[in-house]
Order: sequence, then structure tokens, then C-alpha cells
Amino acid sequence: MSALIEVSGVHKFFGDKHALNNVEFVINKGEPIALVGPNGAGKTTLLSILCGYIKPSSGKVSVFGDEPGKRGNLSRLAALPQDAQLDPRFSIAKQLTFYAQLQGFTKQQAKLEAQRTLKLVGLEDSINEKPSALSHGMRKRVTIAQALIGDAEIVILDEATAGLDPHNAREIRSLVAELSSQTTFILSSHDLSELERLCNRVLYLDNGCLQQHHTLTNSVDTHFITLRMSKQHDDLIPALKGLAQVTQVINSQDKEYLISFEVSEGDVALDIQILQLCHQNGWLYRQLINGKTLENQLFNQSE
Ligand SMILES: Nc1ncnc2c1ncn2[C@@H]1O[C@H](COP(=O)(O)OP(=O)(O)OP(=O)(O)O)[C@@H](O)[C@H]1O
Repeated sequence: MSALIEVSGVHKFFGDKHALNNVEFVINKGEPIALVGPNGAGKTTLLSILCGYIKPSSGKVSVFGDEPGKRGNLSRLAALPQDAQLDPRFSIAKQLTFYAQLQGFTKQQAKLEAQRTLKLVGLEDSINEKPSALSHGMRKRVTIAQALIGDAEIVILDEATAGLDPHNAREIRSLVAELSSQTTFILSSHDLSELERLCNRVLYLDNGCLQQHHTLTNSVDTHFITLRMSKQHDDLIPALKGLAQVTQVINSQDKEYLISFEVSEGDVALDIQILQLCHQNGWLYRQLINGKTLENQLFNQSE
């Protein structure tokens, strides 16, 4: 199977600023990909190159086997920029229909496509409203509907759920999960917990360099447990270390522990032992995750 996206040796300079430094990766059709990194890491620059909005200073980028932004491939890749805006003058129906027509739909088909994508984001009843009649979260969902017009094979969502309330953010996450079998999503976000629920692979950019390249469903994960507690307990780490299978415990962040362990035949499952330990000591836990959280995968790699 040929790759959807291939990036090799890509550099991007803005004057003296080295925004992307020898970035390389391949994306095949499949599970959603996360693009994470701190402010100014180069995420928007990289996404803009993939969309063909800007060109790399050097290196090679191929999208569907061609240069990014090639006319024949325009409808195969859709992008929702971080700061996507709707035109306040026109109804949602008019804007989405117009956008669909730009993609080659007839006027009649375009109307149906606008209805279809609005339904996907749960806004079919708002089709005749103008943006000013919608909340911030609803407007954001309309821009996501716009990105879904035409069933693109790759959909890039830059900070898709930023500013949405938890309910709306969850709806968007379920939508992405649901559509992922036919669409390859590239999601950029600062919210690692959001991405870990959705993505199997992570591209981690830092200061223009692609530092990590993970597969989250890695078998090594079976040897980690992440335990989140309601309170910090001084005796917890020694107690966890006292369990026979446990090899290491790291206080990965406030009230969170990353537990490494070895599995031997006949052992009682470690998660059960940990829950019993909490129960015996009256320690309230909030969450027990089999495997590392995405944050721990990225930032507690060496341990
Ligand atoms: N058009 C431009 N002109 C000059 N410098 C730029 C331009 N676009 C980006 N940069 C610089 O390149 C670097 C990478 O910026 P970019 O917007 O890609 O980061 P980002 O990871 O998307 O950040 P954020 O998470 O804050 O959106 C930053 O130092 C930024 O200031």
C-alpha cells in the first residue's frame, strides 16, 4: 500500500527562524494521528506545508504521491485551520453549500452535502441560522462540518476541540472515532488526554524537530499501569514497591503514579492487587489505566 503522506528531510525557515528542522515521517491510511508539541514547535507550519499553503525551504513532501495542494487532489484532503472563521453575512446553509460547490458538487448535491455534514456534528436544526445566532461551540462544529464536506481521505483538524465544553468536545471525539475507518485524521492539540483517547500514533514536534514517533498500542504498554489518586499519600510509593511484580514506581505528576511491572505466569493481576491495597489503606483512587498515558509515553520514556 502506498503512503498517503511522505515527508523527508524537510526544513522550513522564516528568516533566521528554523521552524522545521529535518522533519521526516510517513502516514499510511488508517488510525488517527496526533500532532503534539508546545507553542511555537512548528505544528501549524507543518500542517500548512501538508495542505500546500506554504512550501518547505528544502526537503520532499508528497501527499497522495504528488506535491501538496495539487489541483486534482484538493478534494481528497480537507483542513480545519486553528482560527477558522465563518462569514457573518451568510447562513450556515449558504456557506456550506457554496463550499461544497467549490469542491465540484452541483447546487442540489451541495445542499444535501451541507445537510449531511451538519447532521454529523449534530447541527441539522441550525442550517438556516447565521453564525451570530450560534454559540462559539456550535460555530466550531460548523467549521468541522465544513472540513467533512466531500468525504476527504485525509482530514486535518488543528485544535478542533479547543474552546468547546466537555460535552461538545466528547461529541467531536466520538465523531472522529466513528469516521476513522474511512478517513485518516491528523489532529493537532495541546490536550494530550484528548489525543490519547483517539490516536494510535503520535508525532511529537519540539522546536522544529520531530522528536518522537510513537505507536501507543505498543505491547510494552502491558507492563505499565498509571494510577491516579484523589490525594497524595506518603506511604503509597513504598506500598506499591512492596508488591512482588512491581519493578519501579514514579510519581509522574501530582497524584499520579507510573508503575512498571513484570508479568509471570500464575501472578494475581496487578491491577487487582493495587485496588486491594488502596481499599485496605482507605486510599481513594480516581483512575487506574492499564498502560502508560500518552503524557507518560512522551515525557517518561526512559524510565
Ligand atoms: N509566517 C511566519 N513568519 C515568521 N515566523 C513564523 C511564521 N509562521 C511561524 N513562524 C514561527 O515559526 C515557529 C513555529 O510556529 P508554528 O505556528 O508552526 O508553531 P505551533 O506549534 O503551531 O504553535 P502554537 O501551538 O502556538 O500554534 C514559531 O517560532 C513562529 O513564530
